[in-house]
Amino acid sequence: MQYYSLNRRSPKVSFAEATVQGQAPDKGLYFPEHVPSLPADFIKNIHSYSKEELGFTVMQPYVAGSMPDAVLQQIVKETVDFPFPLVQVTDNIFSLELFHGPTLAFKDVGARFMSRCLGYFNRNNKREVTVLVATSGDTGGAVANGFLGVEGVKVVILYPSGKVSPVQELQLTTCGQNITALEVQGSFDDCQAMVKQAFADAELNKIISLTSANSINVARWLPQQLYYFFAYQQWKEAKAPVISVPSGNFGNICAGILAHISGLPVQHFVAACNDNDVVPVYFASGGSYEPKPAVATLSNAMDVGNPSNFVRILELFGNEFPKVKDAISSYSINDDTTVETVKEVFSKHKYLLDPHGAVGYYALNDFLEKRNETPGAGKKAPAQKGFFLETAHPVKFPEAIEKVTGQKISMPESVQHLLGKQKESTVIKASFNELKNWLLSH
Ligand SMILES: N[C@@H](CCOP(=O)(O)O)C(=O)O
Repeated sequence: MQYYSLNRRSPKVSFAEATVQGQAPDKGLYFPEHVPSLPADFIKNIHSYSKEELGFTVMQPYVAGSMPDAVLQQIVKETVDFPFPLVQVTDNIFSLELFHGPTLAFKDVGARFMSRCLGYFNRNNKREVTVLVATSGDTGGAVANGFLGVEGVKVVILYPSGKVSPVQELQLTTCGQNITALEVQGSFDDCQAMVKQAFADAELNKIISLTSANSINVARWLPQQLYYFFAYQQWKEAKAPVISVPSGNFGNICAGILAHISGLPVQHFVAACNDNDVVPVYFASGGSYEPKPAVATLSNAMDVGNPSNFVRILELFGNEFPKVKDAISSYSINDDTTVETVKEVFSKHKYLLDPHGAVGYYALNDFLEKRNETPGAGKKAPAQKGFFLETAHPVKFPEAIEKVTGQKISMPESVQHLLGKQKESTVIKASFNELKNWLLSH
């Protein structure tokens, strides 16, 4: 498999080169030259696959030529060694819980997969690699955990000061060893822009080997397809599901669409956003995409004003608005509705949502109610059902959740051990020069 740059001014590269570079030299995102089709009997027999076999089958065409099958098998085995349960919440709605990994968010899959790929590709390289990553909440902790102690790799995490939850901040600032946190006086978009500028800076790249662990890196982005397949293994309903994805940087929903184009049955995608509504506005305006500054919300990991991966979604649909609109609907849900949704779902269904899951749930519920009410749906037709991605454990936002539900959340061991720790971060301005000087002096 070869990867091309979406700016189309860089040569094609292998999966290994795309992973090591992170972003193409022309500042474009790498994209697979074709979307592999899964054999028809794969979906028919999906229940007979173990998680490891399924992960290997899906990922193998994407890494072909870059590592032996046995290495990929081992990487997948170590990546998906925790559960991905699909839990019923209402008659028509299920929750795909992606928070059972070590840092309690969906990012663990991509971070673990990428850290192992990079470790393998870098095995004979004497030169240290610096992984730069921007986070609005969950990526930072997952990357810190996934890369902790990986030889020859140094991780620098940029996060917006005061805009991540206290648990998220502890996850990314207390690891020590090869992990450093830079607390940026700005927004996630500032962090992301600084990181992207670093990859394009010739002077910096002569001195330091840089790569990205955000979803702009194909090794972080592509394995996110796997949990859509894990969900389908557990899907017992008559019709293919509607899938609602809480969306910020849009890597996750883009991976789901990729899985669908490969052959995974999906009725429709719902991109569930908070007040950061660049994509809902794109749909409402008939295809005008205008990035704007992010605003802070309760679902902070989705506080993104210029989603990196939207360009990949457009590429998947040949940049044709009617095709994008047929496949995806989009919602913008504010904080008041998010809080009301957490309250209502807890009191009616005894299911505890986190703020991101609440955004996903609300959008899905609204979409399904409208779809099931349409006259064409017919009274006798089975109701359309779906699932939303519960992308983070509610315990990552204990204050907000306890205030809404009036219930104390019990802390899992993975959070308890963080609570007594002291955060270690270096505060820097939202300026590329500050980042560059810091990198050059460390
Ligand atoms: N939601 C993210 C923002 C970065 O997204 P990524 O998937 O590109 O790493 C976060 O939690 O940091």
